[in-house]
Amino acid sequence: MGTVPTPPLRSPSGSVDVRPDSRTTAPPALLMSGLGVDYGTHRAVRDVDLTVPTGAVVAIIGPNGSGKSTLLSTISGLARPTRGRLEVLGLQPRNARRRVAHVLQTTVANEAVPLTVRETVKMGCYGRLGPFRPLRAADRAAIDEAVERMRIGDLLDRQLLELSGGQRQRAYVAQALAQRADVILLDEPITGLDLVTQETITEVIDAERSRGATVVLTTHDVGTAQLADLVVLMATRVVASGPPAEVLTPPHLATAYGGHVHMLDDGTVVLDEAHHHDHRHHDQL
Ligand SMILES: Nc1ncnc2c1ncn2[C@@H]1O[C@H](COP(=O)(O)OP(=O)(O)OP(=O)(O)O)[C@@H](O)[C@H]1O
Repeated sequence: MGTVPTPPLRSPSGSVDVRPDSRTTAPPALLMSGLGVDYGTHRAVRDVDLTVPTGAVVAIIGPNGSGKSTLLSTISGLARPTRGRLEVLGLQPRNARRRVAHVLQTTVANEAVPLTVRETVKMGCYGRLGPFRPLRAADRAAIDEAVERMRIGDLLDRQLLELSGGQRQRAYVAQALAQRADVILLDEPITGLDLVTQETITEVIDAERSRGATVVLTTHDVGTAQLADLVVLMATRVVASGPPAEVLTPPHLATAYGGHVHMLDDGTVVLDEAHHHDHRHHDQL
């Protein structure tokens, strides 16, 4: 996010408690224990132990292929755990599906679906109610609000196919908002968006947390991860998890990214370009 002057995302309590709340019987939003996910013989995710309290914003960061998207897909039920335990809102992932919204990475979203933006956003309500149930006033209000928040009112009658990548991304985020899910999964929501839209997304994430939703996003950007309550640094396994300042340290980043990482006095994380083959912006890991 780097140059975008967005306010930090804050939890209502101002702190993050990663333990389950012993004063209530409500389950944590997410509970993972010894979680592993294989694709055939390939181990995409291993040994993940993680508890995410309700209402937290969680950023998952790590190199390409480190299992970030797989973890989101396992939470939403698109991928299945091979080992260990995963509970979503205290339920098996397949039983929590209507309460979970998953915005896929734009690059992998099915761009061939012949839908208008209006239909796409409306489908968020079907995600909540079940397919083709009649929409109620509250659903229509949620659609209108999502359209306004993602500023896509002028795109409603356009086909998804004919939109730019960033416009399509906004339509999919609006669909997730219309679902009014308890857990919102956003796969690289900031990537490929202009500065105004990046700011809109961070505002929306903050608003969803205020509503009590739990938000899990993946990112390649340390600046974005620093805005979350909880950061999970992945390299197939969890290298570190906890508050951003404890996780986004040079030693942890070096472990995840294979050395050659250092942090400037202002907190900016820099890859050593001499050793790094991916010449993106210096804080885009
Ligand atoms: N459908 C699939 N079938 C087989 N292997 C897969 C599949 N999806 C992902 N993988 C593999 O699992 C590993 C983890 O992939 P994943 O997409 O979760 O990584 P990621 O951290 O999200 O990466 P990126 O930052 O590039 O988006 C990679 O080695 C990838 O090649």
